[in-house]
Amino acid sequence: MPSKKRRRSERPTIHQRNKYCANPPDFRLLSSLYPSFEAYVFYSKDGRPKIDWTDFNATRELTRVLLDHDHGVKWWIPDGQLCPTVPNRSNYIHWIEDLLSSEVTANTKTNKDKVKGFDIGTGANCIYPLLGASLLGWSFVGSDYTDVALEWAERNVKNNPHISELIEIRKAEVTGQTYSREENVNDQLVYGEAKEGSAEIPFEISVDPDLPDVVSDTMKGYYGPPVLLGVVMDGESFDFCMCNPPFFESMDEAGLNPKTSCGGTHEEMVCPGGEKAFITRMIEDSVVLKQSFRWYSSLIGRKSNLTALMSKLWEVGVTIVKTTEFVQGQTSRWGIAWSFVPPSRKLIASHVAEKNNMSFMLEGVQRQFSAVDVLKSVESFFLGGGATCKSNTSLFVVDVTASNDYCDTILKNGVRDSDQAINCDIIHQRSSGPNNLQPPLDGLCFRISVFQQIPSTLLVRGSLHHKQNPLSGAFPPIFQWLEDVLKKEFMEKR
Ligand SMILES: C[S@@+](CC[C@H](N)C(=O)[O-])C[C@H]1O[C@@H](n2cnc3c(N)ncnc32)[C@H](O)[C@@H]1O
Repeated sequence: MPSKKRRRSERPTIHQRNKYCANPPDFRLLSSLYPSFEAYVFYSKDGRPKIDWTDFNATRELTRVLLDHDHGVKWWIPDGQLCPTVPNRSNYIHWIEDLLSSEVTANTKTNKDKVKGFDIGTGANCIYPLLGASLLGWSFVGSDYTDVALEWAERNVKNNPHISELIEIRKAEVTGQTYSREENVNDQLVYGEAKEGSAEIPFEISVDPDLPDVVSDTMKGYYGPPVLLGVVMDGESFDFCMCNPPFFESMDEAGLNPKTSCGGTHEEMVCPGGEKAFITRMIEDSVVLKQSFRWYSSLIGRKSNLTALMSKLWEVGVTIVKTTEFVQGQTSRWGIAWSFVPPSRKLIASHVAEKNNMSFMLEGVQRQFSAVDVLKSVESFFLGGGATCKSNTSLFVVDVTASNDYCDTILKNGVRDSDQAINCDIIHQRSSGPNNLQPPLDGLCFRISVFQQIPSTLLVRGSLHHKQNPLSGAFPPIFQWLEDVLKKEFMEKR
């Protein structure tokens, strides 16, 4: 639960394996090698080479020369198409690499060396397949639905014969296949068919009244071209999918960042319901496709959507959720990944003696944070884990009900991944099985209170409501986890 107010020095930075981590792009060198780039470079008073980030042609030329010089990739996009920044896009590739090497989900493939990914919405720039193939030798299916994206992605692939065999560009279009509850008795999705002659709303959706809310939310929101279902072919399997979704509901919302010019057409930036609806559709598709992918993942532009989407993931019964934060200059993006693959090993079990009342001090809390900030973080910590919360900001308490399922998993598996630190990720995991889809029955109820002691020092106390609850053993590890997370977020680095 990182906070906007967190100090810059604590924000995660470029991935350690990113080519540009130790060696940022050297504009002077590049302009000496590429006269076409030199035209865009100017020198500040202190002699430092710069480019005008508000000039689309300059940012596009920078991307072109970085791909050529550092990745041996020939690349171009037409005016106005979304122009990726190479160091930022590489971070997502390396995060996927971390997920794949993590042991938290079993890799059941016989040929573990050959990694196959699916890039949803590859764009004209086709950046993820080009980076994944050139950096790591991964093969990709890159999907899109606009003519310009498909044409230029193909061109970008064909212009790189050394990796072109690894990349297939696929149109996301309706195959006429209909998924229904009857056909997939264990699945939760009703999926629409193309409606002939309808350009604006290409899907006719039939909603089964018995379906859970998560489905009807999706129906209200996203109604664009197919995302995974209907695009992934029968019998295909992938190690991962990734996605930089259209973040916004309208071009107005997308706005224009006056400090940069990365282009971006309406189709690239906008979809009905914005990123929340798009990723919800991905989640729904993943419920049907389940273990056809080892990891599903997406970027998220708005932190508020991260929490909501995590709750949705628990509703549909995933076995694990991972999140990370990508810092891109002054802005942040988040990554979310989930899986239906059963865990390959047990996460460490915390054998902590059962206790009904626990507390810890948050000392040296940064000045800008108050007890209310801590309370809000407590709430989002538990909401993000799928618990229900009722907070009272006058009393400085949050009453939490953690589901039986959540507590069971914590009792079986512990709460954290001991040896797989993936950036600053928070891992949430639980056992698989049909129970995952059931709402909490009784659950474990406890109250978290936050008291301001003296300036910069807060006391956080947890009290279990029903001490005889058989799940009460889950309380100490949960509280310990909360302590670690809050300390990481609020206490000054010493
Ligand atoms: C934000 S752009 C991302 C482009 C590129 N991946 C990047 O990171 O720069 C989103 C892309 O998704 C595409 N898109 C939107 N809906 C889609 C769908 N249902 N299936 C495939 N692509 C889609 C858009 O055409 C656009 O190219």
